[in-house]
Amino acid sequence: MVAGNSGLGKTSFIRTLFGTLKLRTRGGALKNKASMAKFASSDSGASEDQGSEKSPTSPVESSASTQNGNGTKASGTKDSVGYATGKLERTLNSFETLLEIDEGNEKINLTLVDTPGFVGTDDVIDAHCDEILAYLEYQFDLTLAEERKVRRNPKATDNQIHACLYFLDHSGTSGLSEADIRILKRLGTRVNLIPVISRADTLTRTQTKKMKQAILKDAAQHQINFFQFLSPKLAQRLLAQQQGDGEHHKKRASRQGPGDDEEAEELGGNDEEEEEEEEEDDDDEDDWDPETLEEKARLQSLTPFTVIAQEEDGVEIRDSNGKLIQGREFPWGVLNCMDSQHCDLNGLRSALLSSHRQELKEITYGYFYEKYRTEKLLARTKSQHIAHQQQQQLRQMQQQQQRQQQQPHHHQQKNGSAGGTHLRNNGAIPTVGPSSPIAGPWEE
Ligand SMILES: Nc1nc2c(ncn2[C@@H]2O[C@H](COP(=O)(O)OP(=O)(O)OP(=O)(O)O)[C@@H](O)[C@H]2O)c(=O)[nH]1
Repeated sequence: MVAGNSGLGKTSFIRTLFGTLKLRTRGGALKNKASMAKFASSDSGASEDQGSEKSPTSPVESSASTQNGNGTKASGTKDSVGYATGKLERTLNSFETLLEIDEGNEKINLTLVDTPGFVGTDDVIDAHCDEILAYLEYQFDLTLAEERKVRRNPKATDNQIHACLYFLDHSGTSGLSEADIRILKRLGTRVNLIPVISRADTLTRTQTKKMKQAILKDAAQHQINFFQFLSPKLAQRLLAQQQGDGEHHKKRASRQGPGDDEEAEELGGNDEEEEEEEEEDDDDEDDWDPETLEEKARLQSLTPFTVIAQEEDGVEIRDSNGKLIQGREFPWGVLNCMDSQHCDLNGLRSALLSSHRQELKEITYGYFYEKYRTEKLLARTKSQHIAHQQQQQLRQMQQQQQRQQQQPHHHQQKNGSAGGTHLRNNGAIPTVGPSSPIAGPWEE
C-alpha cells in the first residue's frame, strides 16, 4: 500500500514498480480487489460461522462502485493495465490491484493499493486517515471471520496489507511534518511502515542525506516505529561478526518487530539475561547467515528509501547504449529508476518482493493482526458485560415496579379508593425482550 500527501508520486511509483514486474497473466488481466472484498464480505460463511459475528463490511465497496464522474484514476473500474497507463491524475478513490507475478522462481499473488493523497485541513486529513485505518482493519476482519468458521476455506487468500510505503514530502520540511507524525503514529498501530522519499531526482546527495537523518531523528523522537530491516540486536550481532568474533559467527535471530527497542535496551543491561536470551535464540529455527545480516544492514542503512518514478506514459527513455529503460531524461543526462546509484528503488523492490516478503507477512499476522484481534475481542467482552449489567438493572427495576404496583392494589381493595395514579407505569421503563433497544449479546 502507498500513502502520503497528495502529489508526491505514489501513483507514479506504482506504475514504475508495475513496469518491473513479470506478470503471469498476459496483459495483466486482473480483478480489482475491491470487488473481491465485496465477494468475501457476502461469502463470509454465516451458516458455518459458529458465533454471531457479523460479516465484515468492506470500506472500499462504496468507493469501488462510485462512479468517478471526472474520469480520474482509481475509480475501481479500470483493470491494472488501465491503471498503469494513461494520463496521471489525482487519485480520488483507493485502487487495489491483484497481480499474479513471477519473482525469482516463485509465483506470487501481489496486491498493490493506491490511496488518495492527504490534502486539506487537519480534520480532513484525520478523517482520511480513519478511512485508511478502516480499510486495514477490514482486512483483519476478513481473517477473523475466516478463523471463526467451523470449516475453514483451505484456499482462503491472505488479504492483509503487509507494508505501507509512506511517502514523505521534501519541499517544505526536512524531517516529518506535524501531519506526518500524527498519521504515522496511527497507521503504525496497524501496518508495517516503510518511509519513502519520492521524487529523489530533485534532491542533491547532501540534501538526501540530511533529509534521511532528519526523518529518522523525528521518528525516534516521536516514537514512530518504522519497519526494522535490522533490529538493534541483530546490528550488534553483525558488528560482532565483523569484528571476527567466532562465537557470533552464525547466531540465530529472533524475529524483529515493532517494539524491538526493548531488545536494544536489554543489550545494554543484564549480562545474564542476555546470555539466557541467546540460549533461547539458539533454539530458534531461524538462522541469519552473515550475508543475510549484511543485506539487512544495507537495507536498514537505506531507510528512508529514495525513489524516482519513470516519466509519464508515452515518453521513451533509453540509456547510453540505446536500451529502453524506466527513467527520466534531463538536459544533462538520463536517470535510471532501477539504478542503485540513482535511487533506492531497486533495493526497496527486492526487500518487498523477495528478501523481506516473508518477514513482513509474519509480522503483520503475528503482531498487527494478533494485536487487533485481542483489542476487538476485549472490546466485545466489555460491551457484552455492559449489556448484561444493563439487562440486570432493567430486570431489577421491573421487579421493583411490579412490587410497587401490587402494594397500592391491596390498599385500593381495602380502602375502596380509585387513587394510586402515581404508581402507574408511565412507559418510561422499557420492557426487556427481543424488541428491547438495549443490545443483548446475541445482537453483537
Ligand atoms: N521529478 C519527478 N516528478 C515526479 C516523480 N514521480 C512523480 N512525479 C510527478 O509528480 C506529479 C504527481 O504524481 P502522482 O503520481 O500523481 O502523485 P500522487 O502521490 O499519486 O498524487 P495524488 O493522486 O494526488 O495522491 C506528476 O506530475 C508526476 O509526473 C519523480 O520521481 N520525479
